[in-house]
Amino acid sequence: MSMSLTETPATAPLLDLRQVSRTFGSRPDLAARIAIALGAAKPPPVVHALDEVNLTVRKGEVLGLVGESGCGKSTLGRIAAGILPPSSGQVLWKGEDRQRLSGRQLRDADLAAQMIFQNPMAALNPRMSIETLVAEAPQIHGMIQGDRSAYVDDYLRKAGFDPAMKRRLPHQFSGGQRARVNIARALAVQPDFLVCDESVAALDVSIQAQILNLFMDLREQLDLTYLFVSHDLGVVEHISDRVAIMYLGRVVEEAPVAEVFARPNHPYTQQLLAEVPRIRPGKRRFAAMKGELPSPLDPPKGCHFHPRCPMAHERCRVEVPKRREIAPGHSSACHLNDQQAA
Ligand SMILES: Nc1ncnc2c1ncn2[C@@H]1O[C@H](COP(=O)(O)OP(=O)(O)OP(=O)(O)O)[C@@H](O)[C@H]1O
Repeated sequence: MSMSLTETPATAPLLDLRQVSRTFGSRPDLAARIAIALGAAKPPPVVHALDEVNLTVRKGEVLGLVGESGCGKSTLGRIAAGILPPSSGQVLWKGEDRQRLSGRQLRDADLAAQMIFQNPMAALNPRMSIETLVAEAPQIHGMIQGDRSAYVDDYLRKAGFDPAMKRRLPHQFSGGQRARVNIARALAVQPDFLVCDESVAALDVSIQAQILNLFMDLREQLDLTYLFVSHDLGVVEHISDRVAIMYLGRVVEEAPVAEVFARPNHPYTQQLLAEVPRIRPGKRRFAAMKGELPSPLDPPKGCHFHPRCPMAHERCRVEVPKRREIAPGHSSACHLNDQQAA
């Protein structure tokens, strides 16, 4: 089913994130800034959602992104889709720095990367017909040359939605059908890259499988590349070529999917994948991790994972481990790898 990277060794990066950080915090007004400068007030808290992330998405691949809630997956997804700017670092789209793009180039890059969210109802205007919803963006951007109705039908069919029902409103459909409309809407602007943020999480398991299969069929048909954000390891294992594991704003490990499940290297990944009672046969769930995820308002120094790591030593408390290759295509950010290498 999925094309392995070994079959496409020369695939060029579609998207390259270099040292990308993103913080969130309220910007104090002038009076507050003066008070802070004079030491009369404390600076407002800043959330470090992403911390110097390096990540490459290659053309044609499905890159799965996993990690506990709040580790920065959605923030990374939104930056990858171009709908949120980084606070620092570079986002290279097809080799070009997004910040340097303007006019038509920026518009093309924006259209080429589309995001598919978890809740299609929130993304679909309840007063618009399915036809209007799918036609809206391509019409604005002058992408419909001929018959609008035929254009819409084509994309609805690609998403497995019966065009005969296109005059109805979103609430007249089930969650699965609405997910298909949402997908048709994204496809209608002819993207190269889909960022799926928990796109199947809200659906029943049988519908989830249908939508995942649809994503994979579309990948073949339309030559799509995916960044697939999910908290469900079963879904990620099923759909991805490579997996990136995030912990508290950092990518701590990255490897081809089979490699990461067979030989997890980072202690965080190992704990995440640890054997747990299976709720459904064949379904992998996150292991219940010891300790709480520290606050991104005040992340631990050194390796962010050290307070929860059974193997932590002094160096982990002070020095940020660099992610480096430990096997072909497999990188991990753990000081223990240096000790083993030595
Ligand atoms: N617009 C925002 N303003 C302030 N803080 C934000 C904003 N967006 C995200 N955050 C914070 O950034 C951190 C990372 O959030 P993000 O949604 O990227 O994580 P996540 O891994 O996708 O979590 P989840 O799986 O729960 O969606 C969190 O602490 C979150 O509260």
